[in-house]
Amino acid sequence: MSRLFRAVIMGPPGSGKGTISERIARGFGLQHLSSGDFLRENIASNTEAGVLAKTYIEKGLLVPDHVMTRLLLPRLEEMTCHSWLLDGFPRTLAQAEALNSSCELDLVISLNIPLETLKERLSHRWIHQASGRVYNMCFNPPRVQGVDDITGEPLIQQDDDKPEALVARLRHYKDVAKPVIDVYKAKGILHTFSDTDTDRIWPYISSLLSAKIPTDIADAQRASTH
Ligand SMILES: Nc1ncnc2c1ncn2[C@H]1C[C@H](O)[C@@H](COP(=O)(O)OP(=O)(O)OP(=O)(O)O)O1
Ligand SMILES: Nc1nc2c(ncn2[C@@H]2O[C@H](COP(=O)(O)OP(=O)(O)O)[C@@H](O)[C@H]2O)c(=O)[nH]1
Repeated sequence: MSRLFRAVIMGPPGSGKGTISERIARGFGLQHLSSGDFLRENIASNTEAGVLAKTYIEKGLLVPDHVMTRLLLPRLEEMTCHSWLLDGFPRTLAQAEALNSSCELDLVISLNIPLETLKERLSHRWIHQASGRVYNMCFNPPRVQGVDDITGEPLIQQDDDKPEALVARLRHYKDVAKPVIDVYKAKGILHTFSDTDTDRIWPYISSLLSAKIPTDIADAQRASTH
């Protein structure tokens, strides 16, 4: 394939990165790489980086930049024949700089969702811990209440999705993300979407991607993922 398409999706917890990434992966064939899922896979298979990352995640801390970049960048460099969408990375300026020196991004999607909406969504977010599959008791409920659709295992609510932890978490996100967003704005590749509903944002993201991803790349990516 002549050319790959590389995109990043950013936004605070609960802004819909996972939900929208899934639609982009399905609709445009980009490989969705979630840093959280990748960390969970590494933790589950007890890799050296996974064991180290776990000690931070358990304390509710971000994993240090050098651990994240050592884990993620080789994974991206392996993807020589697949276009991708990164979700959850880069989270800090140091991560964005490391990513810049390893590849050139085509597009950054930034989700700007009101605080009240984030609080409301996260208070209804339930996850299947082992896989990271996400449900919302109103927006996309599981087929059987409280149970993962695929494995039948129970769903949990993460402690940091509970309202008391949320405000501090969202404030921290803003402080850390602002310089990253500024870098992408300066590069002219940032596209920001603001609304309270994913279904209202999606048509705009979909037409942006239709305009940006050349048809031959989208067709080839879709063919190789199905
Ligand atoms: N780029 C990163 N840098 C540092 N730590 C990270 C990064 N990505 C993920 N982590 C760590 C910290 C997170 O608490 C943990 C799980 O990540 P993730 O699945 O993205 O959930 P999250 O609850 O932090 O965010 P979100 O609600 O936006 O999905 O992994
Ligand atoms: N009510 C409602 N919930 C949504 C909407 N979009 C996503 N969600 C839910 O909100 C929660 C956060 O979305 P998610 O994609 O996990 O966001 P992320 O933390 O940015 O990856 C999940 O439970 C989603 O199912 C929406 O438009 N309305």
